[in-house]
Amino acid sequence: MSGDTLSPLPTFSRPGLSRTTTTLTARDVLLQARKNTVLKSHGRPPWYGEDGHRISDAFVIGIAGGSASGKTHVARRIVQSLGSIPTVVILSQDSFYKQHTPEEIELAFASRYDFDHPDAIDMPLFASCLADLKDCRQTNIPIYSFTEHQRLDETKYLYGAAIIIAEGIMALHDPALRALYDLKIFVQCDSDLMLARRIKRDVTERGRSVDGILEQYLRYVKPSYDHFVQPTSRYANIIVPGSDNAVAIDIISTHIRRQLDERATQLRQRLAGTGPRDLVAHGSPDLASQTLNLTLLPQTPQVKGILTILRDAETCRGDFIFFTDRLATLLVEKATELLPYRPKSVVTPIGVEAHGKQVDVQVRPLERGLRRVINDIPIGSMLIQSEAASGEPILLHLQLPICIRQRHLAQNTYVFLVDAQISTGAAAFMAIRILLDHGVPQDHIIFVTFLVARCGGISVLQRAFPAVKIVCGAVDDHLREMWLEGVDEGEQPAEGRKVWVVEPGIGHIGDRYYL
Ligand SMILES: Nc1ncnc2c1ncn2[C@@H]1O[C@H](COP(=O)(O)OP(=O)(O)O)[C@@H](O)[C@H]1O
Ligand SMILES: Nc1ccn([C@@H]2O[C@H](COP(=O)(O)O)[C@@H](O)[C@H]2O)c(=O)n1
Repeated sequence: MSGDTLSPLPTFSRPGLSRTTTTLTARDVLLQARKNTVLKSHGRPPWYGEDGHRISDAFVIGIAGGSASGKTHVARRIVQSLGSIPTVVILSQDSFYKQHTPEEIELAFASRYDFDHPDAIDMPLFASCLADLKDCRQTNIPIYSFTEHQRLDETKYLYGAAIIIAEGIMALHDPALRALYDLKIFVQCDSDLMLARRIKRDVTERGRSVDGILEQYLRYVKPSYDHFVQPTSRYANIIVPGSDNAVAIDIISTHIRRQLDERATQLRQRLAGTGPRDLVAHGSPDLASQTLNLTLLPQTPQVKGILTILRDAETCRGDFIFFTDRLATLLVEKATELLPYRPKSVVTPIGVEAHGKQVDVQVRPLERGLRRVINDIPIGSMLIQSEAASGEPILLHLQLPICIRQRHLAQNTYVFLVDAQISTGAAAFMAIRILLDHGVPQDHIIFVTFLVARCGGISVLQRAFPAVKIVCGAVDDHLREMWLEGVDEGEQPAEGRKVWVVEPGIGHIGDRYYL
């Protein structure tokens, strides 16, 4: 296998721009990330503590009210007014209409099917998808078509929301759903206004006729509202008017913001401060001997030679790329040694049986470059950056292979998680947590990285996730806290922030490789 064909491991080593990803190819992604050094993020801050366990659920809001009362409108306005606060998902009860039979669909087209009875909705599925999201697990929700009156074959993958807004006429009806909400809202709207809005909307957006709308309304919608929907307003914490509701939305957003502030973890600060104390306590300078699952690439003269070239600030870009690729190949090869192998016998061209080994896994690595070492493997990417104000790692982008998204993981599925370096360990921590949230077992995760900081968050990382294996090219002694000058989107100097860099380190590997 030739070293120069392998792409580098993820390479954003820019202080405070910790990036765990697998795509890494696009120079413009890097440029964009540089531009956004001061990040005003909509991403997800940590939802777990130093022990790796979840410490905060997503904040869940339930919004009920009559059809066309303005539930979606209220939900969207809340999202807007939260501004730069983390990811918010709006989950509509409509997604959970049950599968209809052809006869039911025929009735629906004749406005003779009751979509307004609680039994029309798959409440257990609604509650279980919401519970997964609240517990920070991934979920796949059905997609519903109002024009076809049917649930479609595709589903929508959702993961990583810090705030979830569940809205629907029956959102407060089911006790299992109500138990999941942190805040319950009922949108109270005049019936005439709701009917007028519904006619307008259903004609323009749902392809309905006025006659059909009125028939359905009188037969099902209005009676259901009186019987099932309106009575659930008694469960609400807040009643929001169906129009002129800007003040109510403002009050709700302030409440949510305060709740999120109380849940902030300060994880990076704590990880950066834990390493040195731990190492003193262990009393050994040898990180690999302290951490059961850390494999340091044998420091052969060849490896030392490559590292020296990479550390040298004078190394030209061409050499940097060439030797980064070589080191990446060696690391991936080393990592594949950690996979289970089983005996395999083959017959040679001269008819003799030879006994050997065969890798006994499905490998699901997260790095494009790995494909050149192990072909035919699905690849995903994660973008985890430090938030400007807090320095906290923020999940900004997640693109996982379908087998992970859908939790279709065979027992022998392994995931290679790759990043340029582990300094405070905060980004690595989040990346591992994400895989665990998708059901990947700890001992099936192999983290491959060029560089680990001895005094960084590595020991916390290993304590939280002891079965995760780490393969690295070098262990550096120090983690230096330094002040990074910010640059905002208009390239103007902006407020700076503290970051941690590995010393002696390799510098900003991404910049040196791509720019
Ligand atoms: N506060 C409001 N002011 C003006 N129009 C509104 C307001 N709330 C909702 N609408 C309009 O009413 C219609 C139905 O609102 P929507 O939020 O979709 O209702 P629901 O989700 O309760 O069925 C939409 O066309 C929307 O633009
Ligand atoms: N195939 C369907 C399914 C549902 N409806 C109506 O939608 C209403 C709920 O959605 P809102 O956005 O208005 O809350 C409900 O009243 C059903 O009558 C439909 O018309 N066709």
